[in-house]
Amino acid sequence: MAKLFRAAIMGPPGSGKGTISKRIAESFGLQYLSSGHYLRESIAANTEAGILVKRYVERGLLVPDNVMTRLMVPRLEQLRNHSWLLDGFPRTLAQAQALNSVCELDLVISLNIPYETLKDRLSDRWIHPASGRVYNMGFNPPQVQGRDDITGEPLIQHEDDKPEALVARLRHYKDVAKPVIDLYKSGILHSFSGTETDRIWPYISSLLTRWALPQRTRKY
Ligand SMILES: Nc1nc2c(ncn2[C@@H]2O[C@H](COP(=O)(O)OP(=O)(O)O)[C@@H](O)[C@H]2O)c(=O)[nH]1
Ligand SMILES: Nc1ncnc2c1ncn2[C@@H]1O[C@H](COP(=O)(O)OP(=O)(O)O)[C@@H](O)[C@H]1O
Repeated sequence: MAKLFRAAIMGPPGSGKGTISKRIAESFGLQYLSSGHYLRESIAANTEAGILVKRYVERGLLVPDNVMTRLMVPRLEQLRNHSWLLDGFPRTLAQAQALNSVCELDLVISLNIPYETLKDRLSDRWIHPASGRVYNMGFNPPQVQGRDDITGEPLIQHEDDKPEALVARLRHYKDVAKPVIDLYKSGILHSFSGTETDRIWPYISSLLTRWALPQRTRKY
């Protein structure tokens, strides 16, 4: 069996984590695990955990670490024999420590994107709430304006993607992420800076190729 590869991607809201993760998953065949996806799934299932989680997500607050860890760790344990990429977890130091106790990451990708770029992207971000599919009116517009490509359902904009909410959101991201970045700094952390995903992508792609991950497609 090929050597397993475990990576996580970090960056402020709008930095392109979802966009780049999709490219990594498609190009290198890694299983993509997004915290947002599992949270939406648990909310939709209306379980006890889902009802609890909903109260936080609706207000744009971080879900408590113990709830988040209980949601993510069993999934990672099920994927013991797979290579994967985590998006949105770990987000806090406590989550990183919980993750460390179940597996060792090979690589952490950190995205540094200027504030003005984040603001522009998020004000143009449209989401299909049920699936989490993300569009951008300039960068990757839907086929029909305001409608999801797959279901045709209406797209929405998040209240907290509006510029007024962004300063506080970014400050909060930095406070919470700093100790996580510091934890990974001494070895597995690779940071990428820029204003365009298409210009950052070749560096990420060549990093993963150097890791001897077989490339499935050169679509991007
Ligand atoms: N204009 C532009 N938009 C981008 C670029 N990369 C990603 N986006 C869009 O920016 C928004 C935020 O990206 P997303 O992947 O959702 O970021 P995340 O919050 O870190 O997961 C989405 O609407 C993307 O379609 C880029 O290079 N240029
Ligand atoms: N690792 C996590 N820890 C705590 N809460 C989380 C985590 N990941 C996601 N969430 C919650 O889910 C919401 C949506 O997450 P996500 O889809 O990653 O969007 P964003 O990165 O734009 O905030 C967050 O606002 C937060 O409430």
